[in-house]
Amino acid sequence: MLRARDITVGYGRRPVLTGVSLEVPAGRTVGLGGPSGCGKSTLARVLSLMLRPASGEVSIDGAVVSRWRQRAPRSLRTSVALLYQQPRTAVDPRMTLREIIAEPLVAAGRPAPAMVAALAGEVGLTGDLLTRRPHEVSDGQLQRACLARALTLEPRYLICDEMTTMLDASTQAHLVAVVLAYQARTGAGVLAISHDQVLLDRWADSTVSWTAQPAH
Ligand SMILES: Nc1ncnc2c1ncn2[C@@H]1O[C@H](COP(=O)(O)OP(=O)(O)OP(=O)(O)O)[C@@H](O)[C@H]1O
Repeated sequence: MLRARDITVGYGRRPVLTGVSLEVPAGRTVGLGGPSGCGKSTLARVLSLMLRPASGEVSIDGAVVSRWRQRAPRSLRTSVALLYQQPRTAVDPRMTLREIIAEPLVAAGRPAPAMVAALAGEVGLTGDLLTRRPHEVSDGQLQRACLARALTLEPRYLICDEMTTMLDASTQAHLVAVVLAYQARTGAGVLAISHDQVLLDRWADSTVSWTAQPAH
């Protein structure tokens, strides 16, 4: 279970979330909806250990998080992967798609070209695309690479923050299918964040919908 309990967090003095709790059980997909600006991405940053809350507790399979960002133990940091809406802000523009997918494995000191090739195939990237750089591919192709990258270290939880909002219906369906297949294979828990209630109804096992003031 990926669990946020009684989280209060903001940027500077003003809290964006006050006393918010959310649970993502292993093997389940929890949807999170709500209007723009209500703090969904902020919670995603807290749950992926990128943003330290002012108060409250995050735990990953029972391990309470006490350190954040680079200071968090590697095993906890890599248990939760975050996929953003804007793939272009999430990649190094100088890298090829193959290097982008392989990046976490290389950083962990265990490059695995066969795994990179398998994941690239799974997300629908052909060999010629893997040698291109971000400016030479579409947003959908780049997001496919970001999804493959997110899965390389086999996270136990995957947070998809508006993963498919900018993409056409067939790319959206393919990426959601890849996430479902990964979940079926590994038992991972998924937090699917979207404005699109129809998508969440189809994809998630259960959905939480925040209003402008998130429910506590
Ligand atoms: N880095 C930041 N510094 C200061 N304020 C921020 C920062 N990131 C987000 N905010 C503010 O925090 C609030 C919540 O933003 P957040 O991105 O979490 O909302 P959201 O529900 O994910 O919105 P959207 O659906 O548009 O992505 C907004 O008022 C936003 O302006």
